[in-house]
Amino acid sequence: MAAVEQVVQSEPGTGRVKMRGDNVRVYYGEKQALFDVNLDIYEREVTALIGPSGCGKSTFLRCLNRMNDVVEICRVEGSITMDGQDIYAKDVDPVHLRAQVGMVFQKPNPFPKSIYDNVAYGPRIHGLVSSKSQLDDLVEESLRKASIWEEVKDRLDAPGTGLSGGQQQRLCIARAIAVKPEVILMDEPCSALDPIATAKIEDLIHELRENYTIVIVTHSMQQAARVSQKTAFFHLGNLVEVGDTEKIFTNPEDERTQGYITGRFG
Ligand SMILES: Nc1ncnc2c1ncn2[C@@H]1O[C@H](COP(=O)(O)OP(=O)(O)OP(=O)(O)O)[C@@H](O)[C@H]1O
Repeated sequence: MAAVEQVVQSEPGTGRVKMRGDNVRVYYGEKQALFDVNLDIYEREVTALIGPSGCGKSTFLRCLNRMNDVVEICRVEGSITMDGQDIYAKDVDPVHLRAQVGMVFQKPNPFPKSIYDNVAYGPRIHGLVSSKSQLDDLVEESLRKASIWEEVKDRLDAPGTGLSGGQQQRLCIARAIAVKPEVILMDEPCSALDPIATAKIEDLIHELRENYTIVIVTHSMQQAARVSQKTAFFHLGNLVEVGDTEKIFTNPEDERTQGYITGRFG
């Protein structure tokens, strides 16, 4: 029967705002890097941040889990909320926040530890497990979710740094997943990878969207178009335009967006 064979496509997202930036202004010393950015990040969708080099994409991304706190000259104004709660409030512990809002960097950065310990480290320090068997289960589950379990299950004691670049990046994603985040930030996660490893990460992003809210900075228009449901275009520290990815790439409203996506500048 046709109905049995029918593939049910999951609808993107829940339509709910997970994180919200309101009039976000960021300064590095005297220099202002972001100007009154208002951006909603929708739950269980992939939001791509695009724009020419230096436009403030990474700066905005790093505001979402307070990574800018560690940059001494950096000052963040305005408001950023998650589930309606101010993530910059005095009672928010940034370490706890960074477990809820995990991050994957441009260059894979596994710890100089075994594959197992790379994933087990976070759950141990955050006290998420109470026994070795629970930890084993969580490590396996995280590696499976990051689509790398089959490749590493027989060498969990080997160093994470011995994996290929693409495998290391998936290990880093497993490490982020292990502490049960709700949001995953990715700062050009494929820029150090070859096309095959890139395709694997893109497939993985597609799967992760079922359970996580994802924000990705990318220089690749094709990648933004392939992996995201929403796209935000930044230019000179301003959020110029944000909307459904399809609309941004086919019918943008601002001529700066049009210019960038057609390769006229940037
Ligand atoms: N730690 C820092 N100290 C001083 N200025 C900084 C710092 N980090 C970023 N900036 C400045 O803030 C502006 C925005 O930088 P940001 O890295 O957010 O841009 P980007 O769009 O992510 O660029 P790219 O695509 O090149 O990574 C740039 O002018 C940059 O020089």
